[in-house]
Amino acid sequence: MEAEPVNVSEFQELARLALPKMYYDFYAGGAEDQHTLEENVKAFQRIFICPRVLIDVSRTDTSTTIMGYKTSAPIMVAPTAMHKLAHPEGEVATARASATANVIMVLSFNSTCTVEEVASSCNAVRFFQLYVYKRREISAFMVQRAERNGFKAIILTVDTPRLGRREPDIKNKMVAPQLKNFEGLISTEMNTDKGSNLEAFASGVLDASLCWKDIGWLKSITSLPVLIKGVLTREDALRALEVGVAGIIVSNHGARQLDYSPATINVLEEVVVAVQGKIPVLFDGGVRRGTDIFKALAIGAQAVMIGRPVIYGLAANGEHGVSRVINMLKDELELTMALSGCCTVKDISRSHSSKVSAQAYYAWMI
Ligand SMILES: Cc1cc2nc3c(=O)[nH]c(=O)nc-3n(C[C@H](O)[C@H](O)[C@H](O)COP(=O)(O)O)c2cc1C
Ligand SMILES: CCCCCCC(=O)C(=O)O
Repeated sequence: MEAEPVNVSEFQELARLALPKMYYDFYAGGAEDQHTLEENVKAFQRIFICPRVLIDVSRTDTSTTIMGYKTSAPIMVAPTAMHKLAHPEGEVATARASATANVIMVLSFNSTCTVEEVASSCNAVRFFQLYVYKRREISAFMVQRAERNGFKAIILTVDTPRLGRREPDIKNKMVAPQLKNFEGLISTEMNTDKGSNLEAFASGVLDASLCWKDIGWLKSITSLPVLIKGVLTREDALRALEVGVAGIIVSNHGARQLDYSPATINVLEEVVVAVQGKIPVLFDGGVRRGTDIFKALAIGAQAVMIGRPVIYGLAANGEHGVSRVINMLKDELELTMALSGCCTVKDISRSHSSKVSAQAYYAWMI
């Protein structure tokens, strides 16, 4: 029997053993050279935590409020596509584990369980991630379904006018299953011998003309708050404020889109400074430890989203595996807070982290 994992990274190997190669590669892979994929994790390792001592930390509390919703920790489940490729219960298992842990789950537009199945599976606070398709009526219909089914926010992904070049998917001729959400609307079946079937599907449906003015359109079709996911620069953060989004997610899509885009933790601060606390800044990419969560919060994120580790937990052991991943991260964060002299999430401040900037790191390398 495999040894029990003691940190979330150890779920990756369990997932590899549990899954067909095509699906494991789909989950684990990044774009092209996978340079950014590696950097997302490594950049965290260059940041140090500056603890305060002689503070009474006999009681610590990781709870926080995200977009007005009280949660047990500044941890959210990132939207990731097609959970049934990892486990037969798919997104329903992920949603139940999120509900039990009292953390917010963001359901992917490309989920394998329907919006209705996820909504009726538990009482968790849920957000809905949106892709805008060329056939905008499909995206509008999905927004309305999410709203009708009690999802509390729309997270528009803005870094995917086209799918990044994922070479493992090309080699494996990755096949997307039929997605029940789109039954009767659009077929996900593709039959190309040339490479990734998922990429062929994506290039047929994704609306590459989506631009800033369309935020107005999206806001006009829903009463839910609209956040954008995939911002990496100060300029785009300022533009996001101008068009009136309710929040920003600093993300490079888990390094699956543009390779050589910066590690997200290296650009978090420039976005936080640009936004000046006017709207929440959330964060994802490479979070594998409670110390990573602490660092992102110290730099100014309100919460972090977890992508691959959740899928690996799901693949390894269904709902229970997802619970383990979330609880491990929560426990590690709580310990980091205690060892740094922070009793609450609000106590975590910029002075608790000494960020080594990317420039300083590369100057040191040369
Ligand atoms: C297998 C996989 C599928 C993903 N699917 C989506 C998706 O459907 N929509 C989306 O906005 N982001 C998607 N993402 C990106 C995640 O939301 C998130 O940005 C990323 O996984 C965070 O990085 P991490 O995996 O290092 O935690 C996906 C990521 C992975 C790994
Ligand atoms: C429109 C189909 C694209 C699905 C890809 C899901 C995704 O975002 C990913 O990173 O994979």
